[in-house]
Amino acid sequence: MAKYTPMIEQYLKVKEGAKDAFLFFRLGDFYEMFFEDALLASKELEITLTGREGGGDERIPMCGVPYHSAEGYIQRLIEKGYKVAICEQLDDPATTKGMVRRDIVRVVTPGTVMEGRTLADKNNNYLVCVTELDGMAALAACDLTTGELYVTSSPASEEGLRGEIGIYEPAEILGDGELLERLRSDSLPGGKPIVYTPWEKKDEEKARGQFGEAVWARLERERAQCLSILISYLNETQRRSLGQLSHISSYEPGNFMILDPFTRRNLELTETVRERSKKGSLLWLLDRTETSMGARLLRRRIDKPLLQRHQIERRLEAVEHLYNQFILREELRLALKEIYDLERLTGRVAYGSANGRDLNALKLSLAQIPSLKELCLSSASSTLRELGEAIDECADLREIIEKAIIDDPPVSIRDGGMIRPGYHERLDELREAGSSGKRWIAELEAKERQATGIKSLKIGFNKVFGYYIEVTRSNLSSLPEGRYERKQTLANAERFVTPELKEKEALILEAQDKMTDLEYTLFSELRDRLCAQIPRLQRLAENVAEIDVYQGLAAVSAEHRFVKPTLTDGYDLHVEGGRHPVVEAVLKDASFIANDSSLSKQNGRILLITGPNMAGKSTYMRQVALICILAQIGCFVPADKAEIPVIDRVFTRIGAADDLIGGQSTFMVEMADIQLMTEQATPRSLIIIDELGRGTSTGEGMAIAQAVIEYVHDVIGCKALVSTHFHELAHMEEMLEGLRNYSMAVQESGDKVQFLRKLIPGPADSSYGIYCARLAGLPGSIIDRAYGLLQNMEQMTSPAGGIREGAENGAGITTIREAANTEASTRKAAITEAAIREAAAGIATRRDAGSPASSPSAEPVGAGAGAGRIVNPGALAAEGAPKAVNPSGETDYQRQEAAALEEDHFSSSSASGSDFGSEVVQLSIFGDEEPRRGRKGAGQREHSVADDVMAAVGAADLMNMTPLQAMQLLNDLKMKIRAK
Ligand SMILES: Nc1ncnc2c1ncn2[C@@H]1O[C@H](COP(=O)(O)OP(=O)(O)OP(=O)(O)O)[C@@H](O)[C@H]1O
Repeated sequence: MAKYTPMIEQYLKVKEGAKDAFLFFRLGDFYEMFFEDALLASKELEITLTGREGGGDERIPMCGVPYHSAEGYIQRLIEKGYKVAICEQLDDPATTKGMVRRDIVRVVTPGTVMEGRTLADKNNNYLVCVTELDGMAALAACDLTTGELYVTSSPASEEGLRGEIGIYEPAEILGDGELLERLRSDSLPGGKPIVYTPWEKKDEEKARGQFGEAVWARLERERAQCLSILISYLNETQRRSLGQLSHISSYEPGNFMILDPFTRRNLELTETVRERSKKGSLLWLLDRTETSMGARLLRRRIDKPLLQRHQIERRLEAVEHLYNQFILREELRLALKEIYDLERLTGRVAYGSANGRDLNALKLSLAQIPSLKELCLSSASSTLRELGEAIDECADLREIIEKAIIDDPPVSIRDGGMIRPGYHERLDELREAGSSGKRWIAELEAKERQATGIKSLKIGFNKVFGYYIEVTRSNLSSLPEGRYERKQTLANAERFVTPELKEKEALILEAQDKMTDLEYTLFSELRDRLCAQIPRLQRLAENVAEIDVYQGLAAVSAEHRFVKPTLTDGYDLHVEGGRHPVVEAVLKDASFIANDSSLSKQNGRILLITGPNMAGKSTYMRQVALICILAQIGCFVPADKAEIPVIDRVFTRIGAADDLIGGQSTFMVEMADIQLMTEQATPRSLIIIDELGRGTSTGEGMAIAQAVIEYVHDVIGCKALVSTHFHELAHMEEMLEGLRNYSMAVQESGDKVQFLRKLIPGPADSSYGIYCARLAGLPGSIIDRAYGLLQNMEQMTSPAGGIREGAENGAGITTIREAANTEASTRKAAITEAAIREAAAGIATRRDAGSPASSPSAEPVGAGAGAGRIVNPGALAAEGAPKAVNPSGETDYQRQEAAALEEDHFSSSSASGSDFGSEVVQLSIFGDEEPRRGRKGAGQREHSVADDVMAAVGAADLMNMTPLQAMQLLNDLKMKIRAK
């Protein structure tokens, strides 16, 4: 066993207490890391790895960062999901004999950072703790930077816990290792990396002390336990007062509309599905707040719409008033604009990291409060008046800051220069002594110049040598002998001191030291006084945030012509002229088509929506959900008129490709979602399912779709919007009295198709999938081939009526399975086979896409051909390059879609074209990326590979293939071609 030096022994002992963190071990002006920490840190931070002798057999790996720039390095490690334990010297090395004591003063973790880039102004940084106790799951979420602390509990359910965690989007989760493992195994949607910290230690005594006996006694057992664990972790990592955590917000999950993580994502409430950016989300549209705490509150409200009508109406009352009062709204906005982030400032005061500038920001913010209060008090809104009355101006706190701190203090609080003259008598005396000393020095300089006759003689100061008299080399001879003691030699000058200068210097420096010490003490005292008032400041911040949210929602509502919804306790939902708020805002030319929605016991509570790809089905269904959510957060809604019953939960099942990231198949994710829905939906819920059953074979998909719709109708009894490509399901209207068929209107004129985006009663009869594929820019030869195949297949298959008959007879899956030869699968198969052949053949021979001779089976099917429904615009328009769309021949719709798809101008799924559209775009990209080299020789081989693949796949499977599966197949094909 190696015997290390005492210093390394000390390091190892301290490191024992921070095994899962980098240990920043303070040695003089550096934080050093040793052993494995050094090896990893040098890589992660790209700093030089060195080594030192430490008494062991080998040199010890070492690397370090200067202490004054450590913050940036710590941030970088935190951003990468690491923790950093900071070990300081506890004794002053200058006065300590032997080795100084060292210990960890703080552990920085992703959930407990107080400074730095990871803290976006408008976002919270939550640390969440989860527990399970006697069948109850509890969750506590805390943001140390703002002092928010929430706690809740409910009967244990992983789904519920996951949903609640999703709302906070925590940076770090604490809890029992086994529980964390269970939560971790299914990835949460949300993109942000989460650090899981197994932690089971409780510190009930500390927690009790933190919140007070009275509050503690009222907490449910499982919530108290959860908080004890959280507080124990915070104490262990922060090792200082947690003054900002003064108030516990304990809530029941049942008080809010439940939105599971997938639903929040699908509806793009706070970020878009594809880019995970705020831009393009509902939050992005609604956020007109002026303060950071207002922005954070808005986000919390979007994540937790209310269920109590009176609370919703209280919010709507304020929004309505401000909606109508433009001038009041502007005045509030101007006052709010000047208010800094009160919550984070308060957090820094509590944490002890606030400097003079922070206190001034607090002072300037407080200066706005009287006018804000007055505006609220004098308004006609009862909600605003209530808020105005609740506002504590904290004028006393503003005054004490004003008296103590100068207007432009330095960043550091250690170097003095921040306390106002007149604030403290002793400080004024010391300052006087300091400045009279400096005057004396100035006089001495004049005196010495006169005495020596050296005009260039000057008195200067530096930190190492203190005050000195400087004489240039050429003048040295004029300096009298004796009194001048040489101190430093420079290239061109000599520096001297005299006994009287030394004496004065001691006095000046002493005064200076005393002054900075006293300023620091006075500043700390002031900070402590403010610290004692933190709950007042936090309440004020809450009030300000709420006012800010109301003015913001009123501003958006007015600008986008939203109307006040009528909330009811009934069942029926009626919306006239409803719009999707984000898609509408993004369409610059005000071309959004409004649609009504009526979901009622009388006239149908399930809408089965069919219609072509790109027709606007998803947009419409999302819009209904968003209108309900907007109403229940207390915002006006994008409609001409809206009557909304309070919805307890929105379930959505939308989209496919993204879920693959979670490691599960699309179909499995869909089924898991549906399972959750069947288990938890109530008659007051709203269910939205986009393309139900699309991830499996057509027959089975359709069977599942029908069974699920029947279950929603017969057992759950809630309102639902279901879109499907299985037009055959339309027959259900005759079986289920609460179901109505609707479709998205399409106008065919000659060879063109125009999507009218209008919801009309009755089922649709075509999907125009190949037409959309052409719009997306798939090579013309694929399109022609697809139309040809489709025509052949349609001639081979019987009309859909036969299937309808089978299902109506109750023949079940066996009969429905026969429906595999339906229009939907026929279309997919046509596109798939054509794409496969094109992928292989195109590489080699890449024919002119528009040439009719290029493919014998690519004969276009004109309007009215086949069943009379399929239009092949390619036959007339697609000449030349595969992606070219004849501009002069385009309809408005075509131009718009083609532009949207080609530019991919907006990443949000609700705004960038349909799901099917994006899949087809991927196919077209695949076609483009193939190499053009050596076409001919390779062509022979590729053709045969394509044939092999086609043979292996078989016609039956091709029927059932989704575009995604087709993509995979194409990729396999590509690999094989490369391998050959
Ligand atoms: N009411 C509307 N008014 C104007 N444009 C709309 C409207 N609804 C949808 N759109 C536009 O149409 C595009 C496609 O809409 P959406 O994704 O809802 O179609 P879809 O029928 O669900 O298609 P798919 O079945 O292929 O997924 C949207 O991105 C949007 O730009």
